[in-house]
Amino acid sequence: MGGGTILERIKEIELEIGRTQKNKATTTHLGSLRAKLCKLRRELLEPAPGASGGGGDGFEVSRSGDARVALIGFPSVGKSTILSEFTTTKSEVASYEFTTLTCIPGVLTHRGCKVQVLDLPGIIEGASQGKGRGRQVIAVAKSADMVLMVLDASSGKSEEQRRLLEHELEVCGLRLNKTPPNVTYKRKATGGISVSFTAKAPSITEKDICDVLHEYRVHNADVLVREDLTVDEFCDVIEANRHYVKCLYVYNKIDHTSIEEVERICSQPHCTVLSTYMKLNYDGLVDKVWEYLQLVRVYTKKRGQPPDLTDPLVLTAGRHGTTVESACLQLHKSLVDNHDYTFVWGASVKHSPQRCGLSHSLCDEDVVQIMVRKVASAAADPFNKSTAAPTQSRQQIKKAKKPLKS
Ligand SMILES: Nc1nc2c(ncn2[C@@H]2O[C@H](COP(=O)(O)OP(=O)(O)OP(=O)(O)O)[C@@H](O)[C@H]2O)c(=O)[nH]1
Ligand SMILES: [K+]
Ligand SMILES: [Mg+2]
Repeated sequence: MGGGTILERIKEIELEIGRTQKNKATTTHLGSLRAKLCKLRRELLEPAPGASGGGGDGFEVSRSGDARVALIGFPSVGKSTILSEFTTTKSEVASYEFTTLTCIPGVLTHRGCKVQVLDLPGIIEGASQGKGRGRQVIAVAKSADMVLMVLDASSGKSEEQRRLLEHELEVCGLRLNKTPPNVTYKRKATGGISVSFTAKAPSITEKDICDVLHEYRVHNADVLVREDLTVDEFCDVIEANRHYVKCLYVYNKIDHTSIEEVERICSQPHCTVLSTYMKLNYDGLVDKVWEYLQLVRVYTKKRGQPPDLTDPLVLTAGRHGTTVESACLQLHKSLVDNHDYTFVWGASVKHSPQRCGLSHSLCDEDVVQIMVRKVASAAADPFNKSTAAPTQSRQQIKKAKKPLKS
C-alpha cells in the first residue's frame, strides 16, 4: 500500500472500495477511502511544483460576449458541424476523428445576447489523465457557463460514451447539473470539531464527517449541514475547488435513429436531440441553451426618456449575480458607491415602477433607472455624461449627514 504512481494508487483504492461491502461496520473505512481518493485525484490534477503543468499549449481563448458554452464530446460526433451551423464561424468538418485540434470560438446571437460557443477537439476515455488533449479541453469546460455534451445518437454507443465523459469531467472537479452542497465549513485555529445539522441528512453521519476531516488532517473546524449529502459531496466542500456547471446532452445525428429512440432520449432530463443533416430541432436546441443560461437582460433608462431596448446589460446568475448591484457594477463602480435607489419596472417587482435597493434581484427584461445620491453639485442622473459622477463615497456621505451626538 502507498507505493506506486498516483494513478496506480487511485486504481488500488477504487478496487478496494469496489470490494468493500457497504454496511455499518465498514462505513468509516469507506469514508476514509473516499477522502483518500479525492486527495489523490487532486494531486493528479495539480501539476507538481516546478513542472510546466502541461500548460504552454493550452487553448487560451479570451472570453467574450455574455456567456460561454463549450462543446464537449467524443471525436466525430458533430461538434464542429454544430459550431458551423449555429454561429457565423466555420470550423473544419470531416468524417475522420480528431479533425479539430484546437479551440475554435464562435458567437451565437440570440435575443440581443451574445453567447460565445467553443468548438473543441474530441476527447476520449482517459482524457482526465492527459490522454489526447483531454486536460486542456476539460480546463475549457471548467471555464464555461454551460457544457453541451454532444453525443452520436446513431452510433449505438451514446450512453456508454456519455457515462465515460461524465466520469472524466467528474474526476477533474466538474459537477454537472448540481448545486454546491448547502454546508458551511469553517476552519479554526482551536476548539476542536463541531458538527451541527439543521436538516435531516440520512446519507451522512457526524462520525462520517469527523472521519473525513481526520483524513484531511483538519482538527479544528465548525461544520453546519443544512441538507442531506453524501461523503463524496462533503469531500467536495473541503476541496472547495469544484466547478458547478450546467450540462445539456445533445444527441446529434437523429436522422440515423428510430422515432422510438428519439422519444426515449427526449424523455430523459437534460437531454435534447438534433440532426444537422436534416436541420432538425435547431430552435429546440437554442431554446434549451437559452433556458439553461438564465441570462437576465436589463434595459437602462434615463429620467424622462424611454428605455434603451437595443443594448441590454446582460447579467448571469452563476457568474456575477442578477441584483441591482450587479447591474450597477457593469456600468460603473461609482454607481454602487453612490447608489440611492433604483426604479425598477418589470417582472421582479409588484408595482411598476418600484424603488429598490442594491440587493434587489432583477428578472429578464426589467427596466431600471438608477438614482445616485445628490452630492454637492453633481447631478443624480448617472447616464448623463455631461455631469461628472459624484466622487464622495457612501461612508463619507453618511458621515456628512449624521448629526453630531454628544
Ligand atoms: N448523419 C449525420 N452525420 C452528421 C451529422 N452532423 C455531423 N455529421 C457528420 O459527422 C462527421 C463528423 O462531424 P464533425 O463536425 O467533424 O465532428 P467533430 O465532433 O467536430 O469531430 P472531431 O473534431 O474530429 O472531434 C462528419 O462527417 C459530419 O458530416 C448529422 O446530424 N447526421
Ligand atoms: K471529425
Ligand atoms: Mg471537430
